[in-house]
Amino acid sequence: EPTQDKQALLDFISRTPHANRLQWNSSASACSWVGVECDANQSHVVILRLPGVGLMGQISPNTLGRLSQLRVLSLRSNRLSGEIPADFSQLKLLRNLYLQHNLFSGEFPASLTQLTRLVRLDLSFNNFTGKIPFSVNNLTHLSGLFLENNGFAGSLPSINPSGLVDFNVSNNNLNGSIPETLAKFPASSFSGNLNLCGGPLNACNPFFVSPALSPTSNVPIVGKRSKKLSTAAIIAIAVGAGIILFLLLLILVLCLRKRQRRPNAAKPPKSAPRSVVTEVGTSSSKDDVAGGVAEAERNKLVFFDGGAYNFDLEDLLRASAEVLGKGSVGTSYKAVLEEGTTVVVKRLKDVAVQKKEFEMQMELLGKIKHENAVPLRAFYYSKDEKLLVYDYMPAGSLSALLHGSRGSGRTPLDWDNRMKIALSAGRGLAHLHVSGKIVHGNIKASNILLRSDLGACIADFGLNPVFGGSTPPNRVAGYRAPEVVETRKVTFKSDVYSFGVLLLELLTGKAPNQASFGEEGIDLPRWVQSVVREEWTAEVFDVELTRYQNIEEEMVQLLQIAMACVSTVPDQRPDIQVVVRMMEDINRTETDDGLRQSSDDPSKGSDGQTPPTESRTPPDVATP
Ligand SMILES: Nc1ncnc2c1ncn2[C@@H]1O[C@H](COP(=O)(O)OP(=O)(O)OP(=O)(O)O)[C@@H](O)[C@H]1O
Repeated sequence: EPTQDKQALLDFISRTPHANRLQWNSSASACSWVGVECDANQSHVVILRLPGVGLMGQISPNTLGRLSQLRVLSLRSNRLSGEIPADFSQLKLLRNLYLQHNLFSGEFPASLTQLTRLVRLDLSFNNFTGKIPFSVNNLTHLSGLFLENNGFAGSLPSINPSGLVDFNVSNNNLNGSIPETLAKFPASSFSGNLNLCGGPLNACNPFFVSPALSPTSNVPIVGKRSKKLSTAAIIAIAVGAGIILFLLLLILVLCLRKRQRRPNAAKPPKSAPRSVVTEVGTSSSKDDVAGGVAEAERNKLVFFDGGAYNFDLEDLLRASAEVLGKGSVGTSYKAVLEEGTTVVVKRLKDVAVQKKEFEMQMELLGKIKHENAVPLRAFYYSKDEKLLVYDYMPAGSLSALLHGSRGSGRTPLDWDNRMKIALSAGRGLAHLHVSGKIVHGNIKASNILLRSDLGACIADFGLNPVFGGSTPPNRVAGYRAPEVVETRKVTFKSDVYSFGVLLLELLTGKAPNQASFGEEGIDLPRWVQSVVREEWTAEVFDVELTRYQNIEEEMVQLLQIAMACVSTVPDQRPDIQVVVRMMEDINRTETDDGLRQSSDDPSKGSDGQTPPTESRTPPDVATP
């Protein structure tokens, strides 16, 4: 008799209205109940199937989540509503979960992305909303994912479990391009959405078509020409092509003759002498400049040496794209090129410098190569368009991770990961300051982008000089050092101030003042100063951190470092290298106690007898 599981089932059924036909007799063994199957020893419930038994209302927390050995759970075709309880994350052995045809709502249940043994997950025909999270990729054994007929919105993440054979997201509110990883599924898997494109559906439109970007300005960049050419035009083109061919041959012959006469001039220099950049897509090399390359030819996408990409401006213009967001200096797009590469294109507005100066600054930025900095891969400058091309970071920003959909059953960002983000972002900034001699100028949570292991990269650095050296006016107010408000000039020390605010954000879970956008937020340094030290633990620290043990001392130490960074007087702020060293010192005491390792083993504490003790890192941290 599975005593503990029986109690969990009784708790569930007593709190969930249901049809009369489901008569579970509490004096009989739970293994004999309708819909219940136990393991061979009759000590645990392994299958629970309750389809169409008139279950109504919410699933109470701490009921089904206690069935620790459950392999199959079917609650399909009932009238269950509300959110999936967060403690479903404890059903570590669950393989099949059928929740279709109910009235469940809320965002994609974060608890389910921790059930790494799931093979089939069916959430179809419910009222789920919000984005489909990238962390679905945690479910590496998934063979069937059914999300159709819900209200999921936003773009589809690159879902890529290798064994996925059934996939359906039809009839949602999704938009944007279908990722390469999902393009193998039929059109019916995607039909009935707001604005999905690419893959088996219609090709996506290019994200911008700017005549200024077209080398031959009157020809549309994408699209078929519908009119047929007249015979006269064809003859004219043929004659023209013949003349051009003849001239090219003539030039070739002349060049060959010249080379034969001057053997020493035969070898071109190995790399372009005046630039670290190489142009992709130009037929003429930079050394031809003296020969007078037309302006249109020079306006090419400029790549930095050592980059992994090989596409040209036209490939970029043909890419399908979705808007990631509108920032203070322009709009960022996620662009998926036809060959599958995904990049981020930042389209700058109000650039205040001429081409030469712009290029010089880009060359400086292109040299920044560090594991904690998002590399600038290429840029484009013309009179009307200024574009920057960066690597796409699929795990999103710290801002989204920290503030996105709080309280709706998501996995909070735990302490160890907050420390990891603080440290890695600090290292990125220190590299920028020390090796690059570059001021970031815009440190904030949406410019801290994450890798899937939650290592952080600083993004969007060093752009102030192209806006005339002063801070663009609509930057988020809460990160700005007091002196920058007056002078509008950013410095290494003002970066340290902003970094201090970022640390306070990690510690408090609160977003700094967004003033200029009219959104809520607070002046974090002033608010922390207003709380007396004795009250820090109760008042200042994020409530989501109170569930972890043995971290208070570390939080206090990080808070002290943050407060040093946000000193009003710039000279009193430590250099970023010093800040990093101080943070590393906190970390050292932390790893010594060995707590981190103990909590990552899902086999521990999941026997259903006792709930696993809450440690510094909850088991199986979900990737955002
Ligand atoms: N390389 C990238 N990979 C993934 N997401 C990115 C990338 N760059 C930017 N983003 C995200 O796109 C959104 C818009 O970014 P953008 O840099 O245009 O504006 P911002 O960060 O909000 O403001 P600002 O222009 O002041 O930096 C942000 O949510 C940001 O986190």
